[in-house]
Amino acid sequence: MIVTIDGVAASGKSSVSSGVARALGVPYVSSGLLYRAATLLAHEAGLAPHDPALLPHLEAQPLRFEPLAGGNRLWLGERELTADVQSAAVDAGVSAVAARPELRAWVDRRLRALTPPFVAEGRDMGTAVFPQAQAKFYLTASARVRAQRRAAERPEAVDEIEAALLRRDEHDRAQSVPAPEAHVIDTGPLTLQGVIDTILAALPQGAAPARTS
Ligand SMILES: Nc1ncnc2c1ncn2[C@@H]1O[C@H](COP(=O)(O)OP(=O)(O)O)[C@@H](O)[C@H]1O
Ligand SMILES: Nc1ccn([C@@H]2O[C@H](COP(=O)(O)OP(=O)(O)O)[C@@H](O)[C@H]2O)c(=O)n1
Repeated sequence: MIVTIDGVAASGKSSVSSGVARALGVPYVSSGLLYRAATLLAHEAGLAPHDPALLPHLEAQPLRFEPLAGGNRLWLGERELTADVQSAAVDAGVSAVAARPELRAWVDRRLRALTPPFVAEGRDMGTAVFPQAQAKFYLTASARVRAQRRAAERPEAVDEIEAALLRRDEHDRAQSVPAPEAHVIDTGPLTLQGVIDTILAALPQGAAPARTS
């Protein structure tokens, strides 16, 4: 079973996916983390996203991706990259990396090599990468709400975060379109648990965890 949860930046994809995955007892897979890893490694090597040397550089790196239900972790050999990829510098550079078809193919190969069942989250999980998924969701929320949520996790001011989110929404527009059959959920008026419960209630028979009450 594959469940896809796509959506705009800071709409709640990873927190919601983690909650749904834990309820189902399966891992969740953060595709954005792989785009972030490519961005960090490109910056550290001084390579621009369009540099033909970037793909061979990425392929030569000992990058390890651990998709667990409680949280996804990234390693470069013994060095953990998980926190390093959640920076304003990576936020600002990641859309340019994600616009390169050869780098999208690098991410997609790693994702398609994973063995289901899992919950996959990102922008194009339900459209391009796992069109065969049994259930598809797309999360939205206003830019203000998303910026306020991010401000609780990052040192930057809300207005700055909101402007950066809107820029990233614009750059990511091409690959961030809901699948026609996706359930679109506005997370603005809901709590995190409310979004998770909405998704669990919409899953097809057999995919949802046994109800206890
Ligand atoms: N109703 C809600 N739905 C989803 N996330 C929420 C909600 N309320 C608060 N949050 C918080 O918003 C923040 C951003 O969510 P995150 O999962 O990082 O989003 P994304 O993966 O889309 O960037 C997290 O701290 C999350 O707990
Ligand atoms: N399936 C995906 C996932 C992420 N991305 C890119 O990776 C970036 C980071 O994704 P993310 O999911 O970690 O970021 P947030 O939206 O959670 O801030 C996005 O802004 C997109 O440019 C993508 O193009 N396709």
